[in-house]
Amino acid sequence: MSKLSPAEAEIALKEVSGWILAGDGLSIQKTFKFGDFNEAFGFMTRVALKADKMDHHPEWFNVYNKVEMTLTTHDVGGVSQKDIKLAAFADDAAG
Ligand SMILES: C[C@H](O)[C@H](O)[C@H]1CNC2=NC(N)=NC(=O)C2=N1
Repeated sequence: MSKLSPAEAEIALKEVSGWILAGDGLSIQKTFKFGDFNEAFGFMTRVALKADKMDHHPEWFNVYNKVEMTLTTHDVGGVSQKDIKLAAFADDAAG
């Protein structure tokens, strides 16, 4: 897995929906909004199971129906295709 430059990350982000590159270019971020906590936590559960299988875990923050998610790849010290792959899964899991 190689590190994507900010320019490469911006191109890769066209494959997903609503994700932005962090200001430092080292992670991608999205805020998901749901109808209620039950929906938000169901989403988090689906993503958690996938993340653990991928050995690629999100940094996230949940309040009620909102989930802020940050993805980065520690091994490369920035964004990799693994982040894009989990971001695409999260988009699908959000429905
Ligand atoms: C030691 C362990 O395999 C690593 O720290 C894994 C675990 N989860 C991870 N999660 C994320 N988001 N990025 C990683 O590079 C990563 N690496």
